[in-house]
Amino acid sequence: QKHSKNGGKLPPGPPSIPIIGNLHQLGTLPHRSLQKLAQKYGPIMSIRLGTVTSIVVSSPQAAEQFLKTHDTNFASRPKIQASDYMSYGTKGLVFAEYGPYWRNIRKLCTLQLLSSSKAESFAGLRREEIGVSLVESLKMSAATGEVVDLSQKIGEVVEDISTRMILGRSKDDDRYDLKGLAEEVLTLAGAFNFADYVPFLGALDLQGLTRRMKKASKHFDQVLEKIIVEHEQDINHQHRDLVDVLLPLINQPMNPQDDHIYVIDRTNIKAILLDLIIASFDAATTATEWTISELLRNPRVMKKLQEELQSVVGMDRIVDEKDLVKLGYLNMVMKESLRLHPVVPFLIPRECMEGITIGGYYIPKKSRIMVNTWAIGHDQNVWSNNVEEFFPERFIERNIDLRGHDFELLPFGSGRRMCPGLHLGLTTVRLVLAQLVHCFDWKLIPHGTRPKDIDMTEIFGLSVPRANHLLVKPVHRLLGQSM
Ligand code: HEM
Repeated sequence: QKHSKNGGKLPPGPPSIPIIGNLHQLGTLPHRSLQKLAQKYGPIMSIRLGTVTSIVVSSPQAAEQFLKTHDTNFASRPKIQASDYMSYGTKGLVFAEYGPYWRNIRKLCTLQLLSSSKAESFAGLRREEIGVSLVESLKMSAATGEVVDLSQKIGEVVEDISTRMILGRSKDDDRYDLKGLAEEVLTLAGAFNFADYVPFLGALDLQGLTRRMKKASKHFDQVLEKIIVEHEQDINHQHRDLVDVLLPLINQPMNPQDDHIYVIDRTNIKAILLDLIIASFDAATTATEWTISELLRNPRVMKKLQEELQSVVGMDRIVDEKDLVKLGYLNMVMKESLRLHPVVPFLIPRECMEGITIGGYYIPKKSRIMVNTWAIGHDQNVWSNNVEEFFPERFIERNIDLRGHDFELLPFGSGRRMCPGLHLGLTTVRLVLAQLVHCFDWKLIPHGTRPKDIDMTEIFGLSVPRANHLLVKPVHRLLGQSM
């Protein structure tokens, strides 16, 4: 039985060793390692990551306690080295600690940058990038029988949409590798950094992470500064992109009605932009890649989805964003994919603000909360014994949505810190998928590869993308030159 410093009974968990605690038990895929440990120690488990008490939550009932019943107490984020370096001293939204500053910035983001109407205002841009550029380039590959790197294609289209939407520029005039930078930031933010857990080792930078963070943050700052200056010098200032929405707010109070008046400066704007770039580049790409991988592994589901598209859209045109609401099976496919491959398997870490007793166990102040949504999605007790099967039909009988009300499925988190980009992210992912599945059949390579042989290796960071790129051959399946 483990106890906290004040004598409270901690949740059960594996024994830890001096200095590193349980860090050595995380392995290369911590969501899987911690699922195995939770099967032994229970859905509320305590581990020690260096000196930091961490609570791993692995069942829907336990997640509800942390994210709904006691939401406010767990609505903060721990201060980690990555947030200091890569969020301008936690001035962005993702890593900000819970309080008036976060509340104001969250309001600004949800109302002005990520609202449904703002997301809809970019429909034309999505049509150009997905419906025209992506589909046309794949049609050309289909005509020549070329193998395409589908992972790269998906990454590029999401990057193009995000870059135009947020920064108002197309990737072609971007001499900086924003995608590479965003990937680096996510890897660094997701790494179990000794500096965060064993402070005296931090100064030694044994993993080389501090060095990489300094380099990435400097590089990102140069890019953002350049983009802001370009916008400031643009005399035909029209509201076209999210930088244009943010710039007039400089030197303005964030919320004049609030007791704590925060005046927006340049670093606030850069920190918000950095959050948006990283969140939008990666999450939508990863979700789309996993879903198409599962469809290729499961020809029955692929065929059924193509039939739905054929009956709703027809074979003489590509999918329009307005069709999405009518595509019920596509929605189920998305849910099933996010169940098996939650993009951010531990959500973004939360911190306990005040010591509290939950389920008879004491959760100490400042302990780190990791909700293992991957373990919940793979739990037989929640999803029955076909849990490993990609079976979207399971959602016919289960009225479960993705908005954080159903604690069995939490790909966007839940409660106050839930993802504010859900609408925007899901619209892009569903549209890319719908086009890929409606416009093309896909041949596996090398010839003779069986669907079940498709490699599904994961790689761990703050998000968990495919380790290897997906290579396939497209075959155009719509009538004539359909647009
Ligand atoms: C399929 C796409 C996406 C997935 C699966 C996803 C998932 C998540 C998850 C799991 C969290 C943590 C929630 C928690 O701690 O409870 C989060 C937070 C966040 N997401 Fe997303 N996200 C996606 C797309 C986006 C997009 C497109 C944006 C914006 C452009 C965005 C912006 C954010 C921000 C700013 C936060 C931090 C919110 C806060 O701390 O208050 N996300 N997202």
